[in-house]
Amino acid sequence: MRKMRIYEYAKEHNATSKGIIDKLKQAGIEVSNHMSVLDEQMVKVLEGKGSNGGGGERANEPAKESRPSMPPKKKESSRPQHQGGQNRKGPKKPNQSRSKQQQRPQRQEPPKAKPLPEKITFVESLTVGELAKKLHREPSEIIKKLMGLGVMATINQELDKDTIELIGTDYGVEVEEEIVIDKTDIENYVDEDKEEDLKERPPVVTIMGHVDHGKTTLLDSIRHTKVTEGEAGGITQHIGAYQIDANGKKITFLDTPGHAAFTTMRARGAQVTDITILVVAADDGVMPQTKEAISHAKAAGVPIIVAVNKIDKEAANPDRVMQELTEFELVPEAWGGDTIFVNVSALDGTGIDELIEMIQLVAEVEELKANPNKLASGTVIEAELDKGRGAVATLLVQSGTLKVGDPIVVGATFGRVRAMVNDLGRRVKEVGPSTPVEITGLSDVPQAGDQFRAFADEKTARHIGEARMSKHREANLAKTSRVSLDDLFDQIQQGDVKEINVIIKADVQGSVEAMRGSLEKIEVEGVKINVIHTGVGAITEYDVMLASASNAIVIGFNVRPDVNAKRTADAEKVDIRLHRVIYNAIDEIEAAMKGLLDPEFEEKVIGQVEVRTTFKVSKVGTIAGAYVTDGKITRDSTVRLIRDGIVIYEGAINALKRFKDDAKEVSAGYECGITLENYNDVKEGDIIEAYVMEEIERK
Ligand SMILES: Nc1nc2c(ncn2[C@@H]2O[C@H](COP(=O)(O)OP(=O)(O)OP(=O)(O)O)[C@@H](O)[C@H]2O)c(=O)[nH]1
Repeated sequence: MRKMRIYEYAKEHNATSKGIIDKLKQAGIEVSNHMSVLDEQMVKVLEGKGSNGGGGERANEPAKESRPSMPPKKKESSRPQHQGGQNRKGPKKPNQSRSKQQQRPQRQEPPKAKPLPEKITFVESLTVGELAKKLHREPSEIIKKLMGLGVMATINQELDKDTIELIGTDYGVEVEEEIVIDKTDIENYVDEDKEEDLKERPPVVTIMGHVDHGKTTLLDSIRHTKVTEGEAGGITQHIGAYQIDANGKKITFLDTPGHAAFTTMRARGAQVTDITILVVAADDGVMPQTKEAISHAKAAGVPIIVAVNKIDKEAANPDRVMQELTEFELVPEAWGGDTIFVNVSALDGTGIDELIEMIQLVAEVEELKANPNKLASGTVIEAELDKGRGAVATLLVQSGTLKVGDPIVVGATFGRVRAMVNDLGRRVKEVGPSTPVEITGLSDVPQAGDQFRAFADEKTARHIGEARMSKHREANLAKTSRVSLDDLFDQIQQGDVKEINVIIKADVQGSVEAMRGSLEKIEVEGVKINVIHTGVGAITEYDVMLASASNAIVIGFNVRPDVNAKRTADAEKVDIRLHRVIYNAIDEIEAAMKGLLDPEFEEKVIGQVEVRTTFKVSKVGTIAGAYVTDGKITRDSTVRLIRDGIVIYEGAINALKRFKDDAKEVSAGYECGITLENYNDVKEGDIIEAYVMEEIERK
């Protein structure tokens, strides 16, 4: 636009300078005098495109014509640029009489919104406000679009990738997610190994199969036959994995049987298994979980060895198993396929040696290698919080060597390896690739499937660990507040609410704040209140829709829902709580929160047992020959081993027997045989106290 002063404009438009100045003033634009230069915004206002103007000078325009108004802020910011040497007067109050000058009728054009960008980029997510800015659109427009998609969002709510893309597509704008190199990603610290640094490593084997087909028995059988000579009789620990020594080579077994372990790991991006043993009972054949196991192993691209188990049984029919498995492309070599089948009896040990040989054969073909001469990295197999030792994690070292004292980052936690215990319960100083080891010294409990990595110095480990921790926390928070099409549906569907979303409407802002303050203070363990929206005035349909979409309760304080809101609330089954006393509102929510809490448990001692004698049985461990002196002991009770008044061990029962048979429970006055899980050091005279955890009724 060519620079034009007010008097020039006036002349050109057959008007007086004063008329023009007045007109601008009415639109909230202050100019000093007729020498002021008009900018684009001002010209728009004068042409009736940029202001609601009002006043008599528009009387000649069609009344129904409505022009979008510029927000007052913009008018403020579009003050004229004064010329040097001109008087710089402060803004005057618009007290002059209005100009009665008529504008000539002009062609009205709708205001042009800023053109859309061709492409927008984002990192991880954007709030509605940020997205609006990037698209050069008003946030309200974006909110409306989201509503059309069934998403209720406020300006500050974060949108996930899918939603951002959806909105982008709607505007015909290309959307690209920027991937930022993540300094907290420990994968980025893993360097490539040179071929000559790679050494052979033991295979890591997972056993999968249908319920009761003998996974646990097979794991035990392999372990007992092949635990290194001399180690037998030692206290074996359950650490989630163990190693055997066979033909001078090691094999690592993950002894958390079942698919859960396998899938949890895979879901978390961890690939730990090199070989899968598919156990199929010869007397039962292919069952649903057999098929599942095959799918899991195939999806992970892990070779399968089939162990046809229970061949000692009369009803055993290994040929049928082979036949059935051909359907899943598991064809034995004898039939022209390439799948290894081994007939075994986990119970009497038949075929176990051959199975082990086959595992070693497959491992050889796979050429499993790792570099032992570097800082360790790998995966968490199991982790828990131990009362005495703090966070305890079983790690599978997959590369490098882990040493006591190593600074380490594990999942979203970190620490220094304080002590390491192997699967035989022995303390070790360092472990190499494919070795499972239980460590202590972490600041928090990681999750199975988490990756770990040792660092040369503690500062780096701490730095990365802390960054990962806060990232993890943020991710958890974002999970609860992020609006996404999927989440929304889930939220509405799922009943297990661990936080209560609340919308507060009140008569005055003061009450809103008071309510919010009190509600956010309520502390009931594990459940928090999340105030997602507040406002002054009646409860509207929007409030109800928002509540419905976010699974929220609407609290009205001295306000009522309007007709539409009431109707919608009925239809959407949204809970609206109306109160006149703040205290009552708080009380009600607190009660609801208590009802929402997970049940609380307390310990109930159910019986006492006296150990009268002990037997050591090689494959079983120490059996306590005991007598129930009080109450009863049940198979699923938890027990406490007390010696001279001191609790020596607390844990689960491995087996409870009456004579040779498994017993569900044994009552006072009867004898029984007991073995404890992971504990063999039972002595004559020990007292075993049995207890169960019972849910407490809340008032
Ligand atoms: N006769 C015979 N019985 C076996 C054999 N292997 C396992 N069993 C029995 O089969 C039953 C189930 O064995 P488990 O090892 O518990 O089976 P699992 O697959 O681990 O079962 P889940 O852990 O429940 O999935 C037990 O009673 C075992 O004693 C075998 O080779 N021969």
